[in-house]
Amino acid sequence: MNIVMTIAGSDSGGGAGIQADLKTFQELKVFGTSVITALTAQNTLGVEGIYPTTPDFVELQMKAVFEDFDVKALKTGMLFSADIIQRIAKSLRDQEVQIVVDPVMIAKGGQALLQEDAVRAMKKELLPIANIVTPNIPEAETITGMNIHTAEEIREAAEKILQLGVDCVVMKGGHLDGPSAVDTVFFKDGSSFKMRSKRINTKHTHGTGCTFSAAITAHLGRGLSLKEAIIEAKKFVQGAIENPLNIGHGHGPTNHFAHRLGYEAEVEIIE
Ligand SMILES: Nc1ncnc2c1ncn2[C@@H]1O[C@H](COP(=O)(O)OP(=O)(O)O)[C@@H](O)[C@H]1O
Ligand SMILES: Cc1ncc(COP(=O)(O)O)c(N)n1
Repeated sequence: MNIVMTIAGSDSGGGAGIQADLKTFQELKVFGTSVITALTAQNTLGVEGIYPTTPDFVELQMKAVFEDFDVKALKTGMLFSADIIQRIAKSLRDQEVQIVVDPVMIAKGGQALLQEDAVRAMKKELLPIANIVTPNIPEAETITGMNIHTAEEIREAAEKILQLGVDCVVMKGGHLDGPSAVDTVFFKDGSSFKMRSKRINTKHTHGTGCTFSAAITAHLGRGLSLKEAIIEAKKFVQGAIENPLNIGHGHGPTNHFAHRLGYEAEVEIIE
């Protein structure tokens, strides 16, 4: 059994964070372990409160899992503070594990899930040891200090992020306009490719980023290459968005069961 880990915040509403990650891991047939950085009181309408864990307790959770399990790949999501990020980076120093960083900053309802001074720690401590980072456009703007609107600006921002030491940047296009949802993937060797899928006109996109990065992690844990894992993850999240559950009164969760029911989403790869 391939074992993976999520280091993230809990979403009591079940659509994002640790809960979305573990559901994705289960659907993709890997064994999921979890390290919780913060509890959120949250539903599809927004975040009502945040109760962070201490850096010591984050470290202890990681130690407990690493002592007992051979974790092949892990993802990080909501990390909340610079102190927690520093402790995670320290705990990962001696581990042989593939690392996916989803640089979660702001919930869809507008609440901050990462303190402002933590972005520096993410750039300095975490991205240099990561294999893949998956920013949406606003996150890429915060990391690089750029305004990003055009394809050329997406490429420039990705190059800046690659310079921080990560092997691969997935610039997610969920926040752009147009009939397609296009994510562009850049590698440190200079190669890149685009993944294009139909943009679904829906408000039910709570947890799309969490689900996407968890699916990449699951596929890395199963032994796929970075590129294959990213493409398979895009198909998984597309299927989960195309088959909404229509639950909750706000931005509802995506549907992880679509994959179990054999739904095959279409994703075009443009080299
Ligand atoms: N309305 C949509 N239709 C199809 N794909 C989408 C839609 N919104 C987001 N995606 C896809 O979901 C994934 C997560 O992207 P995004 O929503 O930008 O992340 P985040 O949740 O971090 O803001 C990406 O692969 C993106 O292209
Ligand atoms: C605990 C937690 N983690 C992450 C997100 C971001 O969700 P999204 O994937 O929709 O950007 C969230 N709302 N809550």
